[in-house]
Amino acid sequence: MAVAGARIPLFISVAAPRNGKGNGRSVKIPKTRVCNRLPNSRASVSEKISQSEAGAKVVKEIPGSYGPPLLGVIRDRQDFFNGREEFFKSRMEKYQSTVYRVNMPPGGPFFPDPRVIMLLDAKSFPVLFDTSKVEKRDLFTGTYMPSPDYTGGYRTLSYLDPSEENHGKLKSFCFEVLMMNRERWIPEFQRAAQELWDVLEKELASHGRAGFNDASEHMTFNFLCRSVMDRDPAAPGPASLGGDGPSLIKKWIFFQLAPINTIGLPRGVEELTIHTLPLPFSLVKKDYQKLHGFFSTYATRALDAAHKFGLTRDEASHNLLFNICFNTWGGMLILFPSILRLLGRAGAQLHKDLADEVRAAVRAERGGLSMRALESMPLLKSTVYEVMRLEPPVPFQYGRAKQDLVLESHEGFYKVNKGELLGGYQPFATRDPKVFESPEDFLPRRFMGEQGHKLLRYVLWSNGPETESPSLNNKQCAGKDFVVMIARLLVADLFLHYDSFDMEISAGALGSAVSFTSLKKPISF
Ligand code: HEM
Repeated sequence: MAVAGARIPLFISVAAPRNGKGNGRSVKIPKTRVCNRLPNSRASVSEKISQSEAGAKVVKEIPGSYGPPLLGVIRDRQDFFNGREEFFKSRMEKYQSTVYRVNMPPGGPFFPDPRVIMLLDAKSFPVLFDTSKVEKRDLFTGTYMPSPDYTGGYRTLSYLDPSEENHGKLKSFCFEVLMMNRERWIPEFQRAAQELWDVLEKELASHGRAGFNDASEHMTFNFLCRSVMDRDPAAPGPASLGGDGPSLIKKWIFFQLAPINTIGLPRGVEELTIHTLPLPFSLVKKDYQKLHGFFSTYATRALDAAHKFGLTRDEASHNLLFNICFNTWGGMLILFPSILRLLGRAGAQLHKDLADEVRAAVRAERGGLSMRALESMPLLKSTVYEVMRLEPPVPFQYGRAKQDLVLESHEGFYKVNKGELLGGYQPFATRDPKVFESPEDFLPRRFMGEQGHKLLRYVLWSNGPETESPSLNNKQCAGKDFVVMIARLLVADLFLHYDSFDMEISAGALGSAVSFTSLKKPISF
C-alpha cells in the first residue's frame, strides 16, 4: 500500500526515557514476570525455535541507542532511506540482536517522538498482535498519524484500538460490507480481469510489451466499485470519477504516507520537503472531495446498513472510502505486482504446474472458478502464501506497551517499560532463518502438506498469524480471507487464460513495475 518506495510502512511513536542505551547489564526477575513467552505449542512447531529454560529468566537491557536529540533522529532517518533492509541488518549485526532501540522515520523536529524498540524475528514479533499487552491507537501509519482531515475529520477504523467503542462498530460494518457482496466478488473479479487481459494483449500486439501496474490499478478499482457500488467509476453521472479514480487515490495516499516514503527525488530534497513536515490536506482537498462524493452518492447499499451498527451515514462513508481505497486498493497496488514478479521469476515449470492444477480443479467444478475450486488447488494456495510471506505488502506494525512487560526473542529476554513503542519490520520475522528453511528463497511448495500447513502460523501479512481470524477484539486485517481469495483468483484466472508468460521488471515510482513481454495462450483448454 505504499505509494512510493514500495510498501506501506506502518510505524509507531514512543514515550521512553531518552537515554535508552543498551549496556549489556542483566538483571534477574522472577519467573512470573516473563509474560511474553510464545506458547509451547507454537515453539514446538519449529524445531529450530528453542524452548525457554525453566526457572528465573535473565532479562537483558535492550541494546541500541537513540543518539543525541535531533542528530540521532536525522542520522537514523537518512540511514533508513538509504536502504531499509541494510538499515535493520547492519544494526542487527552491530548489536548482535534482533531486538534493539532505534529511531524510526519521520521523527523530529516536526513529527512526534520516533523512538522505537524494533522486533526483527519470528519470536518477538507476535507481541504486536497481543492487544492485552499493546495498544494500537493511532499507530496505523507509524510514529506519526496523518491529520484526520484526510479522512473527513474522523479517525478511521485502522487508527482505532479495540478498546475504543467505535472500533467494534466500524469493524462490524466492514465485515457486513464484505458479507453483503459475497456473491459478487468472484464474477466481478473475473469480468474485470478479462478486461485487463484484453488490454494487455492489445498492448503486447502493438508495442511488444505491456505494463501491468497501471492496467491492474484500473482493473482493481473497477472491480471494487462494481462489486460494492453496482457501478463503474467512469459511468456518467453527477459524481462520476471518469478515469481518474486510481490517480486521485494515489495522490491522496501519497500525501498521507509521504513522510515515511521515498519518491526517488535527491535525498536532500526529500529530507527538506516530505520528510520534515506533514503535507497539508488542503493540497488534496478537492481530490478527496471528488472521491468522497462518488462514495457518498453511489454506495447506497452499503451505507444503508450503517445505522444497524450505530454509525452515521457520514462517518460510514468516510470509513468505507478508506477501506476500499486505502486498505484494499492500496494493498492490491503492492500485492498484485509482487505476485506477478515472483511468479515470473520462478519460470515456465511452475507456470505449467499451476496451469495444470487450476484447469483440473475448474474442470472438476464443471468449468466454474468457484470458492470450492479455489480451495482444491494446493499448489496455488501455497504459492500465494509464499508471496505473502516473502513480501508482506504492509511491512511495518506497531504497538505501545500497555504495561511493563518482558519480551522474548531467540537470544533472550528484554524488559520493556509501559508506554514504550514497539515496532516490527515484518519481512524479517517472516524470513526468520530459525523458522523457515532457505528463508530468502521463493519456494512455492513451502506451505503444502502437513508440515507446510504448520508453518502458516508464521505467515503474518494480515497483522496476525494466518491460522487466526480477525475479530472485534483484535487488530487483524478485516479483509484477511477476502485478500487471500482475491490473490488466488488473480493467479487462477491468469493460468486459465495463459500457459505461461515472460516479463521484465523495472524500477517504478511505486516500487517495481512489471511489464509482460509475452502472454502464451493455450492451444486448447
Ligand atoms: C493486500 C491487501 C491488504 C493488506 C496487505 C492488508 C494488511 C493489513 C494490516 C497489516 C493491517 C493491520 C495494520 C495495523 O494495525 O498495524 C490491516 C488492518 C486492517 N485492514 Fe487490511 N489489508 C489488506 C486489505 C484489506 C481489505 C480488503 C480490507 C477490507 C475490506 C481491509 C481492512 C482492514 C481494516 C478495517 C483494518 C483495521 C482492523 C482493525 O482495526 O481491527 N484490509 N490490514
